[in-house]
Amino acid sequence: MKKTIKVVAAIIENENNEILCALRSPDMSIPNQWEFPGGKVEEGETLFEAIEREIQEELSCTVKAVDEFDENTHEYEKVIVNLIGIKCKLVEGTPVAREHSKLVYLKKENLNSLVWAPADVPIVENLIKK
Ligand SMILES: Nc1nc2c([nH]c(=O)n2[C@H]2C[C@H](O)[C@@H](COP(=O)(O)OP(=O)(O)OP(=O)(O)O)O2)c(=O)[nH]1
Repeated sequence: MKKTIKVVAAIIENENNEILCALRSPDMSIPNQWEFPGGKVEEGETLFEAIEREIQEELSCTVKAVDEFDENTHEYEKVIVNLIGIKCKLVEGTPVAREHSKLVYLKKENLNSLVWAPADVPIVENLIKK
């Protein structure tokens, strides 16, 4: 049976109302597709603790989790991902792409111009609508 993993993803908006988008690198799973930075929730962690830890590790900056925005479950070839998008506020530092190929801030109406990881698509659609 396929494993289901719980993954948290940060929706970080800057002062120009743009959203931070991250390009998965060629050597990550789901390579060369865009996502919200984040990762797997570890045992014993809350969703908010997990996203704050992942962003520190991945982007070398500090965010505060504010609100659970939306979630979506997607069945990939090898794994089922339960993705939870969490609105976060940048409180210290500037995001640095330590693992991703690229980071960009995009206006909500332009988010559709990227090729998103399949699990993200409904969450992105929802963000564009709101
Ligand atoms: N962080 C993140 N992961 C996502 C998103 N959408 C999506 O399908 N995923 C998938 C990719 C991975 O299979 C999993 C996240 O795990 P992870 O980011 O901790 O990845 P990892 O390095 O531990 O896993 P892997 O690349 O070694 O397989 O969720 C998203 O928006 N953000």
